[in-house]
Amino acid sequence: MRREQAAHIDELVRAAGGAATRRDAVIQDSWRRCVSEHRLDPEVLREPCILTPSRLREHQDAMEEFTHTARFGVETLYRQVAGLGYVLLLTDAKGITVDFIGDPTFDNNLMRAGLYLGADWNEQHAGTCAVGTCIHTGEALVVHQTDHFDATHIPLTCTAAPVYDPSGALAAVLDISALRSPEPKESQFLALQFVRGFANKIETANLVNRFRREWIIKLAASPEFVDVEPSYVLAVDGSGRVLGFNNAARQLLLREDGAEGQGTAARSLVGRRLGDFFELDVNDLPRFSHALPAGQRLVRLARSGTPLFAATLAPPSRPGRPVVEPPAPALPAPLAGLFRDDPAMRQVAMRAAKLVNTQMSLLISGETGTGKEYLAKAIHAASARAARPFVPVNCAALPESLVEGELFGYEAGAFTGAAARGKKGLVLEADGGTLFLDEIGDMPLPLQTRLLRVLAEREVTPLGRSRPVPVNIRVIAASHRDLVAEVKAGRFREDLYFRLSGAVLVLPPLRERRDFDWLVGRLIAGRSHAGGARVSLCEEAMAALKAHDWPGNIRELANALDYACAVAESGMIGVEDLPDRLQPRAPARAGGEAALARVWAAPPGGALSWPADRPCAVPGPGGREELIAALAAHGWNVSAAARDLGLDRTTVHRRMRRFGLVTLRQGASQFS
Ligand SMILES: Nc1ncnc2c1ncn2[C@@H]1O[C@H](COP(=O)(O)OP(=O)(O)OP(=O)(O)O)[C@@H](O)[C@H]1O
Repeated sequence: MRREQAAHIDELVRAAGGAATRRDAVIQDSWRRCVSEHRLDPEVLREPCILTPSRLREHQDAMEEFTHTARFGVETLYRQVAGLGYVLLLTDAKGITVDFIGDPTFDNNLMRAGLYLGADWNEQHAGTCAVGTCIHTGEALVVHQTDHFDATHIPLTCTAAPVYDPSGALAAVLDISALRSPEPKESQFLALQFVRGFANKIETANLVNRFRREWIIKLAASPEFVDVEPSYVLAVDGSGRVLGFNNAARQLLLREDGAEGQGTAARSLVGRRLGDFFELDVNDLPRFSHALPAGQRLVRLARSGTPLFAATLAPPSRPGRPVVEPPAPALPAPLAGLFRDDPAMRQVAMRAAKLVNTQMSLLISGETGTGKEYLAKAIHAASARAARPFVPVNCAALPESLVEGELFGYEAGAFTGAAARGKKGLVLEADGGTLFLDEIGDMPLPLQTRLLRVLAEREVTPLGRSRPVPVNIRVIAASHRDLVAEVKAGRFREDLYFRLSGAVLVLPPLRERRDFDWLVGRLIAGRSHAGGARVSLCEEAMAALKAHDWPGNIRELANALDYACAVAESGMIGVEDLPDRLQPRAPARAGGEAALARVWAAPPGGALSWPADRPCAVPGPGGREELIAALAAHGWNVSAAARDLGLDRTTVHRRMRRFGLVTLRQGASQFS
């Protein structure tokens, strides 16, 4: 144990014994709580407590809408303090870090110090600390170096401010922390003002977002500031009842109500009449629009008569009347065009619609061919970035040696073989638009680190260039792999996973979609048969499509329809026009299939075998089930099966080896 830690523990033990200290009262109170209520032993040095990814996700999901609203404020604050060595944490009301921005170069040190996603900063575990003590007191504060209770935390300086929800309950804590800082605590007082200011802004953004269909009243003591930086903000319904407020407005209303300092009384403010607090009626509100000079928008508090200046935002429809909530917000056309009556797709589209214009990175998961890139394009098309580029990058297809230059660009002559004029790189190509990182799970680890830095700092340093270039991109990543499993296996950086998965959209497999008929109709409408005429599908063919499992999902369906349109002799696709693997099996074959099914369950003497525990490494057409079906349908003739699957023979042989499938002539012959 270091000398400073021993001296710190000494001070804690003396304070616990009742000795006077020169600490601020809030710190002394917290030390007392740590010993007498949380039963923390000052002599024990604790490791930071970091939640598992699945528990963290539960906390993040519960905060999703809030984090989304807060994100701009969080990023702006980080940009202002990053150069001074601070990292930024947003925790929920329990002290769990649900959002984090820091310099990934110092990841290990930050993680060791608990300045990391998923870290639990509740005072009960972590002792006196900015987040935990802020949760306890409900006030902004600085916990500087040896103010911390636990001796492991004494190098840190942490400044936190509470963010309240519109009903006055604690919603989150905003914190900036640094691993090193000057010794005087006063060095952090400006940081305190900063964090407090951004916490207020986030609180107001959350209030206005939550009640955007109601009256919003902004108030300030000065007419010059009421439109730009109001101190008090409240939401009121069309009948003049208070719906919510920011924390400053809550304090103001409590003072007017004579209930100041009674924390729980805040809840009883909701539902009270505007006239209880102000010399104001709901019918007066349209008068306070900013069309009138601010100096003429005077409002008095009802009890004290204190003058304030007001600015009101009317609800979107008929000002002054009670607002009827519309049934559900209309989806932007590109998202509405993805589905018809499928509940899972509706949920994905509704969620995506809320996120189109945020900075939050999105992760789209789903089996191969379910339309991940198609969805990413729809999100881009529905966003304010639609006029800027959508740049898709297939991380699995880029050769490892080229990927860095392709993604981040390089200067002329940066390395042997570099293009004479240098290269901009795909990240910068996407500036102002959307970068779509497909198969992100296949990105090599060193590149994951570079990508993480681009996402955290929103700037790129092309190879051979010393200065970073700022970049404004929306990142959407996709993977058909289970990224959480990849993280656990150490193949994918956990912090990158968290940064990419601001929101996760999961696409349903085609076999589960309830709008299958519509999708077939839509795909057919975009195709014509060989003679150029429009095509349709007979009932039997539709039944055959429905009977199929579609491991390759929409891509496989689109390919099957391409084939059918090409071979159909008239404008009507019959069942015989479908690829062989979709043909309903003839009765004689059905017996063969039953026999095959029995063999699958218990391979006879090695005629056919594939270990049940061997994962299907290649999904989609040509995946294990599909391969077996095609081989069986062609009497285990590899060339015919390959033709049917649209693969070459070598690929089929390779996949058979991979799945442990062996054909022996005599084994295959029993199914022909
Ligand atoms: N809603 C849709 N309507 C029409 N076509 C679609 C739809 N969704 C996907 N498709 C088509 O299905 C095919 C596969 O889509 P996409 O490439 O987006 O899938 P993916 O999930 O990204 O595939 P992979 O996992 O292999 O990268 C494409 O040809 C696309 O045009």
